Amino acid sequence: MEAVQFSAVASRHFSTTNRSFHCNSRKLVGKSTKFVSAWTGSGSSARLSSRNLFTQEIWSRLNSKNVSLRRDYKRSLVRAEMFGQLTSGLEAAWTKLKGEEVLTKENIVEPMRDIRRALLEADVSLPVVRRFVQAVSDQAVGVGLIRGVKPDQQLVKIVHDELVRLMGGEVSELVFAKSGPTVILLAGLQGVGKTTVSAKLAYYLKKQRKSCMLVAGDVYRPAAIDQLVILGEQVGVAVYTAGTEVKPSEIAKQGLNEAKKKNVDVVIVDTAGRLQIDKTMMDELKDVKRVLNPTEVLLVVDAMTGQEAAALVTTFNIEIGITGAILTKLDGDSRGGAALSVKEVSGKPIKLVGRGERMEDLEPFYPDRMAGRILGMGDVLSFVEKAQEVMQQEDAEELQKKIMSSKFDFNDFLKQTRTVARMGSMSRVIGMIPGMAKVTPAQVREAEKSLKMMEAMIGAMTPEERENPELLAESPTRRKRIAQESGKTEQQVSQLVAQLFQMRVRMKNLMGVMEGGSIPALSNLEDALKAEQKAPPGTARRKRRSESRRQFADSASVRPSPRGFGSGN
Ligand SMILES: Nc1nc2c(ncn2[C@@H]2O[C@H](COP(=O)(O)OP(=O)(O)OP(=O)(O)O)[C@@H](O)[C@H]2O)c(=O)[nH]1
Repeated sequence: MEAVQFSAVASRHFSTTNRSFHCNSRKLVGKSTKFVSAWTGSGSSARLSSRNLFTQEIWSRLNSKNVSLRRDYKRSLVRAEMFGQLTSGLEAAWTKLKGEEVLTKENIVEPMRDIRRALLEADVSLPVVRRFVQAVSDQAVGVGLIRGVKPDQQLVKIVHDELVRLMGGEVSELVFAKSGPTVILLAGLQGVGKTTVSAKLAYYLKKQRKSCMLVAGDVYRPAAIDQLVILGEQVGVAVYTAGTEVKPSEIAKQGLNEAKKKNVDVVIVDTAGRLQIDKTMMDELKDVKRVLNPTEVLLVVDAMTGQEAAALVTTFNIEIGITGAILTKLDGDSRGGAALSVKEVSGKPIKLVGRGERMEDLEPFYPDRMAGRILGMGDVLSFVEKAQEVMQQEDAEELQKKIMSSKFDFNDFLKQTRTVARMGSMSRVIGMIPGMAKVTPAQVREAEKSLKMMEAMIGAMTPEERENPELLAESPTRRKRIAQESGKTEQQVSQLVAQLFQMRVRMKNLMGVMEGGSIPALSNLEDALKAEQKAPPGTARRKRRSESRRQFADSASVRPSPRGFGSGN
């Protein structure tokens, strides 16, 4: 664990920060291994003071190095502290799980409270926090034990994956026009960093070998035009200006024509900001947008405004129609509320982030890297991932045995539906449930609801009942109890039990469909189902079908009668 602690500390100082510094400092880090092992060997629990010691050690080594390295290091420290408040808030959650053997409904209560508190303090909006905490709790309780992985490490991984999902999952790339210049319109409130971002963006695109032109459309702050001209010179990009007497939409039109004449790849249009969202500003922006027909409309928001930034993105999207956001001043934000809320609240992705005043301080927004930064536990995450892979392989083999011996039970049912759900596509889960065909988005939502319902019913079963679904098939009393405890009807419980038995037979058939009878991953089940459906008559499928009938007959004693589960017992 010391190694993990060290890595968490070190990653905050190095790997999660400025890459150039990371490269420059690699040698130094190597040299300081002795110091590090001395620290890890000491087993010191005073984490903070160790961290300071570590900082001092590196700093003193840097003193003898060149100035630019020191400057990079200083900058990296500023970045390292980004989201520091959130990181330490979440750390409290992990520590509550020390000494636990497995994640349970009971022992996650306290950590979840810490996570909730940390997110609220990070200025994430309440509905987002609620959904996040619910999603993490659901997964934490259902995750099961992974050999060698401690519950706190497991929770770190679950929170990480949920953070990535919250921030949009994938990186959202800038879109470029298929023909003619790509037009990027920047909008935002006053002082958020639009003018700076315009030049930064031109610099960023120039590095991607795109020719750019900046258009100075902020006619209300005269200094904005001069500022853009100076920044344009700095990054070596032409700036189109028409003074402050021309309407912004006219400037935009002229600028675009100029760019077309010069065959420029990307036109970036800076616009005026206001202290508040007002109608005039919105109308003016709408005019500019109409004239430009932009490829991207990006709202520049200040990360330090927290959840307010997310609300702004929503408002601008409704009013103007935007394609995404650029989050500036992330270097000064120790909370993270904006980064965490924008996508979830507005539905619009953060495409780029500004992390400083220099022209090179603009980069794409990578949700996974951001989540990694927030948690600062890169090695724990990759360790859990590896352990999960091994477990999945073992699980698949175990499941294969169970299916072949018709022992597939409610624990497997729950595990597999949750696993596949985590893989992202509910339609896959639905594809696996016999009797449910391919679905529309509305049906997917409906199915998500029914998955929750299944979870409630399985949650009300005793461990014995989960392992022996026959107990439920044979006993209406047990089914009645489950219905009462889960708040569902007896018929729903009966249907669930029936589904499991149908699934047993169907999965066993699938094993036959798959050449060699192996199931490397359940995600392939959907394809296998299709293959099974497509198999022409008169092939092996027919033989299997008769086998399937036999299997049904075998389980006839536990099969549901048409009126639900046996009226007998
Ligand atoms: N630390 C930090 N400062 C930034 C960042 N982006 C912009 N700034 C600073 O924020 C201040 C305002 O930036 P501007 O680009 O003038 O903002 P603006 O939105 O164009 O302002 P208006 O034209 O008044 O609407 C400047 O001092 C910038 O250097 C960033 O990512 N990090």
